[in-house]
Amino acid sequence: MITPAVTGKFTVESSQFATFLTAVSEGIGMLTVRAPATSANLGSGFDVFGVALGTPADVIRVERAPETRITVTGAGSQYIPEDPDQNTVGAVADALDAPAHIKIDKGVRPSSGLGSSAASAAGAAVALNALYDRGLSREELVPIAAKGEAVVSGEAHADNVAPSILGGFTIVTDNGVTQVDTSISVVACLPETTVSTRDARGVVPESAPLDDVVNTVGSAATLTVGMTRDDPDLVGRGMNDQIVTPQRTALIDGYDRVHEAALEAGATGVTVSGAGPGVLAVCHDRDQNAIAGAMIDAFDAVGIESRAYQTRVSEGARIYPDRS
Ligand SMILES: Nc1ncnc2c1ncn2[C@@H]1O[C@H](COP(=O)(O)OP(=O)(O)OP(=O)(O)O)[C@@H](O)[C@H]1O
Ligand SMILES: N[C@@H](CCO)C(=O)O
Repeated sequence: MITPAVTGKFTVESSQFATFLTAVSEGIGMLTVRAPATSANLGSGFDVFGVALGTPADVIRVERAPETRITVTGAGSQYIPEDPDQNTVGAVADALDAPAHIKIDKGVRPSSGLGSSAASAAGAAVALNALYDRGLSREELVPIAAKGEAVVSGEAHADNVAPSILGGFTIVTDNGVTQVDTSISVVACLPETTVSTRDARGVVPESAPLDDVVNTVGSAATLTVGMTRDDPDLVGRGMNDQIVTPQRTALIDGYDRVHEAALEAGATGVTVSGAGPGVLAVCHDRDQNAIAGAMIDAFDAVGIESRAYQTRVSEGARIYPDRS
């Protein structure tokens, strides 16, 4: 199911949906994958937690070719290199030894905090694995897609690619990935500013006081139970983190105001989405609309335009095979 994006102006974007339908219906010897945006960290789970979102998403179309060629259209495409050595999907094609013509239609704006580079990498991993019949499981594709992340941020962190591939809520550790299906309601509000993951990683402290670590572990455990119970109150209560998040909020103009506004409108928890500058609010379904409006107004009050996606934790990358 494809849910259209809700924007700050509360209009519906249809151009990407149209491109997607054309790709599905015209494809000859090719394969199309819709790979969702994701929100990593969720406050207490820095580099560990992630969720797949219903909207927005990247649409990746792949076709076998003697060597990899990449074209990029859509949201923020002017900032995304088509050189396979600099695009996350190039590293994925290399890792799978699966050269292809890869067309990326970006729905996830880069450097906004919704795992844009990861959505492309995850979509390419799922698509090329199927196109070349490599036979890898979704779990096995996670480290492959993470190689794409190393291209942009210097580290192969997997907390965005894991939920984009597997869907739901994911926990990434050195021992592998744990996945939980859930459909918690969220609002992701993206200001019209950018923060690169590389820069946001530069402010992460090298050590933390034990008290802060203890509190964050408690939060993370609470959040995890909340996800397994589909309980937005528990999830919201478990998002607090005093170690990384305070350093990151300083990079986001208007963050405190937006955080406060979302809580007042009914959010059960609010934090930086991924590396920012997007802000993620967890909520009950009934409060989504009010929270989206409040977050947009709060950014507006500091002179920053924004858009809000009212969505929920959803499925991972979906394959649409050639129907010709
Ligand atoms: N396929 C791709 N899609 C998006 N960005 C890409 C892609 N390939 C390379 N990039 C580069 O990656 C950078 C964006 O990645 P970055 O990790 O900063 O943001 P992000 O992917 O939106 O993640 P986050 O959720 O951490 O904000 C940009 O410099 C962009 O040019
Ligand atoms: N865990 C990574 C995710 C980036 O989207 C970070 O916060 O730097």
